[in-house]
Amino acid sequence: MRSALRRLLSVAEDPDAVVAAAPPVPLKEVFRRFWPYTRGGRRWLVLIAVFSVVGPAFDAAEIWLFKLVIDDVLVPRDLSLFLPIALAYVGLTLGSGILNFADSVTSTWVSERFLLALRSEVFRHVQGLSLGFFERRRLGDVLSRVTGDVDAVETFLLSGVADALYYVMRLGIFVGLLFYLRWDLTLLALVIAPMFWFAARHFSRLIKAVSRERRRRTGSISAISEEVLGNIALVQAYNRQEWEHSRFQRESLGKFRATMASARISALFGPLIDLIELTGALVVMGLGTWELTRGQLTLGGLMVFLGLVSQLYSPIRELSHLSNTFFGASASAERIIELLDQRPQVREAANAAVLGRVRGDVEFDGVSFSYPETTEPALSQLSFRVAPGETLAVVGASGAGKSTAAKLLLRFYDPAHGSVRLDGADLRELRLGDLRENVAVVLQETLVLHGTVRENIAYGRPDASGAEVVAAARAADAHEFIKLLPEGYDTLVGQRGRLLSGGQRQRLAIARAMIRDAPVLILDEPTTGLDAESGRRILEPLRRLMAGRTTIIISHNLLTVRDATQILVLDHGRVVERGTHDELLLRDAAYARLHRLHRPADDALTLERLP
Ligand SMILES: Nc1ncnc2c1ncn2[C@@H]1O[C@H](COP(=O)(O)OP(=O)(O)OP(=O)(O)O)[C@@H](O)[C@H]1O
Repeated sequence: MRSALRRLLSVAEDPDAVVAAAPPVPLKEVFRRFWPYTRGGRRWLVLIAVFSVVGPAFDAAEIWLFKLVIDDVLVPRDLSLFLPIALAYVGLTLGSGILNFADSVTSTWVSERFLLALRSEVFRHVQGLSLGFFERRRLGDVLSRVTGDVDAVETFLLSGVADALYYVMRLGIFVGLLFYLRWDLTLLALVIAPMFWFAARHFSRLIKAVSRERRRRTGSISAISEEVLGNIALVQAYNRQEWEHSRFQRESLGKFRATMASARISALFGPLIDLIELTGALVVMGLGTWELTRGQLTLGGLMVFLGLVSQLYSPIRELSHLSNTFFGASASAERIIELLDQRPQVREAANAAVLGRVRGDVEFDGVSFSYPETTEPALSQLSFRVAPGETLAVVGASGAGKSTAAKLLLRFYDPAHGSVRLDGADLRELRLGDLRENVAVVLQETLVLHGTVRENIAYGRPDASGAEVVAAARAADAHEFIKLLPEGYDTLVGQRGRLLSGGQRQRLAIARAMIRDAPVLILDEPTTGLDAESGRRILEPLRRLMAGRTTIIISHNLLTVRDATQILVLDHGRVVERGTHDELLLRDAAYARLHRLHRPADDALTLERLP
């Protein structure tokens, strides 16, 4: 019986969950963490507290009027007091209407201000996390926390607290009145209060467990949707729709089960509370009727007493329900806290130096680095120096560590040993914003945002004028194709720029880097994925972009690297060769082998062959 009940009121956790549950956090800690976000709305909380006192006072007055109606109008059959009582009723109803209006507007304002502050803080925090966080987490789950879970925290903190305050006030006022009326009957009525408490405690625990599972499933659903819809071409091309659908269905079913368990808990809780309440009311009614027959209580007195007792139980009952709401919402709060507790791996030093425009002297000094949770180092003892305006080419097989070097230069990660310097200053001593202001990137995976062509280019420098955008596009050889787009610079490029070709996206990225006009440039496989013709077309704009800047060009197929002042050949994170193109060919080792391997493509695309 017990185990069947337990099964009915709980939900099994899935060990292969897409998204793991956040670590549990005690309720007190949840309050402590979120209370600061109520700043700015706290004065209004005082007002809400005042409403919480006045509201029950109105209710109590209404019940008192009811006693007057029975004892002074109905029983003596005397109409003389009817008019004043009726007017008092109208006055009370109007008063409580105004109060409700003010209360509802104020509470919504305070709640929404809180949400505004919390959501914006969570977004700012997540945005500031290091690349490593995003490389390891499911984006969809993070999105569901920033949107859905944040709302639930509001329930927890403000609406919940305001309601709790209201019920406690009601409770206080009614207990006071009842004691004033009949202290002995009141004590009797209160005997059952601990039963409410025990029931609430037990059920809150159950609710918390299923809510946690529900929120986790919501995160998983969001994660799968994001992954599948974001890679829809892959899913459709490989006919994985059924498989993805079953994955989605499994998580949805998990959420369904958790929601049903939560509904069963609530559905059982309601009648149980009713039963407890009825027990109390019957005991009081029995004793009251006995007193009535002995003439120690008037009929009006008994009616008022019973009315007040039901008013007394309603806040107790609501408080028990609220405890379920609290515990349910705390599951969301835990997910937000886990997000807020993530610390960026790369942090700006408190006394970080301000950096103006640098000359562009880049140095790696004995840099070693391993990605978190990996054993093999991605870079070992990497050292090189590029003087301002020079070009360093980094070549090597796939996985050799080339892109990792670029990530360290952008300070997406910090080296475990050694240091990366810009104009002689260790990157860890500089302000992050200043560092990235000085570096422009064109990456392997062209990053294009949903927006117009103009917005995408100006992303490199938001204050750029229209003429500057066009000039950058011309220099990137993009102006011609942009002009032919349906709405020219105002054409929307679609999600991730999918309405453009690979070469066009790349030229847009070059224009963006061009407009940024940074002294240091990182080109990570800028011609990858392009055919020979498109590859050739972007070489000239690339060359214009590189002119006068310190450039680090990464390539594993040796494209565009011959002009480099220095070439590094990486293998398993180590430098195995360094020198100029001619020196390395003469040595006839790793670079020469790579060169022979890529010669056909290389011949078609080399910078040297451009007019
Ligand atoms: N975020 C990451 N977490 C863990 N390991 C990573 C991560 N990114 C890269 N690696 C590993 O680090 C090593 C170096 O990767 P890197 O991307 O720097 O290679 P690469 O030379 O740029 O390769 P490619 O030419 O294919 O782009 C590889 O073994 C790779 O598996």
